[in-house]
Amino acid sequence: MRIRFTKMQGAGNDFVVLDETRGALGLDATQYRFLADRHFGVGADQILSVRPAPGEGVDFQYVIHNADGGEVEQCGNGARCFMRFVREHGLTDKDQVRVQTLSGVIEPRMGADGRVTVDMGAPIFEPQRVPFDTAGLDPQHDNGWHTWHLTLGTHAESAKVSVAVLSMGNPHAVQIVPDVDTAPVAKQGPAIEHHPRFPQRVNAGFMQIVDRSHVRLRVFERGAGETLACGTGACAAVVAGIRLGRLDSRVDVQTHGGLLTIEWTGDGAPVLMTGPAVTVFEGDIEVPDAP
Ligand SMILES: N[C@H](CCC[C@H](N)C(=O)O)C(=O)O
Repeated sequence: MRIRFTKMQGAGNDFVVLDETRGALGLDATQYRFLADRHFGVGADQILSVRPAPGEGVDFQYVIHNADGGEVEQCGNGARCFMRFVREHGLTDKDQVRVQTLSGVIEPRMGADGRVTVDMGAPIFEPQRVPFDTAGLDPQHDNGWHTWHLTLGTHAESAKVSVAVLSMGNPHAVQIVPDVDTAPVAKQGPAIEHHPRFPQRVNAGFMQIVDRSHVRLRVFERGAGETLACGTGACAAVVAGIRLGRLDSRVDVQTHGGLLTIEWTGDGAPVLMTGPAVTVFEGDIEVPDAP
């Protein structure tokens, strides 16, 4: 099947975007993996599908698949690219749209400077909704919130890390580290992603706090590995830092791929994320038929 696609990136987190507003392509996990493959396909961290509104009160549906082919609930950098895509492809003339995702409705808005701001909804803290299995774990109280000690690896060489756990619709485990450049992302990332206490796996964040309004962040993403930026990861890291009393309500997040700005005024409030969204190229590709 030959399909048309648009390659986009938001702070270096890159996407294949598919316009399915005139009919679903009916792709399966194997075909999503093919599109994401950086040698045999187009190459991307995630595949984003733009689909018609499933009902009243929203403008579009937004379906996200990781590079491993699995469908996920949310993608922040992708939401900004979604906004640019629907504008550039004439699918809307609005500056702000309501978009239905697996985890609720988000609202991206085009900024005058070309950056996009997204209302990502309110964070979720109840462990069972992340989901995170806390059986037998004692929360480590920290400035009015808490973190959790996870043991990684086998007895031979186990490491204990302290993570803040929350959901932005998708699951996140955030560590505060002294220096992101020396953080053991490649080693601890997979161990956290696949930790048995996360039945849906988890995105592993490594945050260095520079001051109360500036952080550096690396994220080993569920289903994609370390990416140059992770939008929901930036939201989760800033919310964790604010809840732990370490950050103010507006934070610049420096990632390897670029700068994101996150704002959160506290429990119950939505998280606002602002950052770039860039169209790289358009193309079409022959996708092997599903077996
Ligand atoms: N890997 C994530 C999905 C993409 C999130 C990230 N690309 C973002 O910008 O939020 C997950 O499995 O939950």
